Amino acid sequence: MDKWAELHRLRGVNKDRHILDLFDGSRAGDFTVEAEGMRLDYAKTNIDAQTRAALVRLAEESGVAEKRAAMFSGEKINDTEGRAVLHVALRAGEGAVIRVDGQDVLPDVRRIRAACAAFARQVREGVFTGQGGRITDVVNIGIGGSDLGPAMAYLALQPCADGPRCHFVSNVDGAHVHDTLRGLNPETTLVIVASKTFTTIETMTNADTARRWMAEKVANPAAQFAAVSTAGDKTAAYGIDPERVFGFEDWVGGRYSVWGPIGLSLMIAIGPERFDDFLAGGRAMDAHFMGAPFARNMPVLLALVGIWHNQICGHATRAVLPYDQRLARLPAYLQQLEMESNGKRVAVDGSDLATQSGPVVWGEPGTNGQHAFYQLIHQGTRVVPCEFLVARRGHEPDLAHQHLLLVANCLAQAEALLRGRSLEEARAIMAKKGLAGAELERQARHRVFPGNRPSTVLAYDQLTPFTLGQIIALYEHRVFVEGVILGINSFDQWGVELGKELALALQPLLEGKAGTEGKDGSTAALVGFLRG
Ligand SMILES: O=P(O)(O)OC[C@H]1O[C@H](O)[C@H](O)[C@@H](O)[C@@H]1O
Repeated sequence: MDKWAELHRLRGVNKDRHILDLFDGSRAGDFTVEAEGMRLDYAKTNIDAQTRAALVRLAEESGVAEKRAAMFSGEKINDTEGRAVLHVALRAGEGAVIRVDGQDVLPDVRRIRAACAAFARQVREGVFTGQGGRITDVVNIGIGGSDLGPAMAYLALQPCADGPRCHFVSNVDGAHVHDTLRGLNPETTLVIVASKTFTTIETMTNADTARRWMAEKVANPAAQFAAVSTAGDKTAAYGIDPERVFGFEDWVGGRYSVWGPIGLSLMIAIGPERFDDFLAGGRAMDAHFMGAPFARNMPVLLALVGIWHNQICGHATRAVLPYDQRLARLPAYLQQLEMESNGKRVAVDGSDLATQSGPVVWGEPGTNGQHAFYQLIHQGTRVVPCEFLVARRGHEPDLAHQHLLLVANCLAQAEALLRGRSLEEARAIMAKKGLAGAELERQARHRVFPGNRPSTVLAYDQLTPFTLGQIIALYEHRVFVEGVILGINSFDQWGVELGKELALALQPLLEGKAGTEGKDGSTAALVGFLRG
């Protein structure tokens, strides 16, 4: 039988009921799951015990447990590229053994982590210096997974960022590198070129620009460059001293790579000990993911809630709304993690996907979003499932009253989405304002909130390195589970290739070195307009 059939049936039967009516005495507890101090509340969704059971069955029938075991044991589950998927190895604990092609990969992981930690300490303690003295600034040049992870985490962990300042340059737009370097002193800046492949044109172009910038002031610019890559031959050809090259293996996907050497800038900023706490948070989530039964398993449940909303209810987008300003880059990070992983129309076996692919993910921190796009979330015609994140405590004890306001706003938004405001309530408000008759009716309709809109809340004590590790690993595993259920390979990204090829081919046209024959009329005309 079609594994989706029961869920579609349940959706049909329960479509019009109100989520609020599902609340009996025990729902809040029953639809909340905890893992190491982190709490996921999915009670404000239209999922009841029967639907949850059907969703759990879907995960079981899709082989989530088997695929999970295969991933953690180093099998080559990325089968369009013939690679294992082992970002979990980057945070594995002492004593763990994970084999790829019969070889334990962890000794190398530990060795490189120790090398990164030693270098990070040298930079932080002023043992490694620039040609003008102690390193004051670190510029990480990378894009996609070689940028978003460390950039997001650096902002998230500002309260413990006591090393040199970090900056992140990604865009090939010269404005990015120009505006970043403008305020920096080349004699005290360390540049980290972060690229898994060391061929990405944006990164290599920006690295060249940074090298020229440094060469203007510094006798030996290469001495202030480090590299993070899987391609040791290419980093050597680029002239970076192997002592400052930190390698990793191709079984770490770019968007899963912040746990290893790609996190070097973060490690320099917060120190290796706190970086270890970050890894420990990820490891704690791994243990939970491996051990908890599906019905109490946070990543599995988050994935199932996502499947329910997207593939079953047809809500094509999901808003990620951190009530935590330092998670401002989390939505962008998750856009890569989720959309590059699960935005695919072909199943593992090459057939067309039987359902929609993963959702469009977007968002901004609260409360800012409330004053911008929440209008659509509350009163638009489309339902946008919302994912709130919020901490019990901030890092500014003297501003606790602001944190309280933040939390109140977060809970209020989830409550407003759930409850809404009925036409009767809106009429009463208008009547109080002195309106009557047709005008009261007209004005009241604008003030109705349909409610019955689903949301989840991920709550934690405080945004620490450990918590951030938990959050990222939670989302990684969520994406994994969704991918298994959808039947796709979450670990390749062929969809980014065509644009790269065409961009290369368009360069000579823009330089006027080649004609636009063979191009469609629109592209040819735009080349004509944009040619310098
Ligand atoms: O780290 P790199 O090899 O430079 O790759 C950087 C990024 O670009 C690619 O095009 C992929 O879409 C991303 O998954 C990757 O993270």
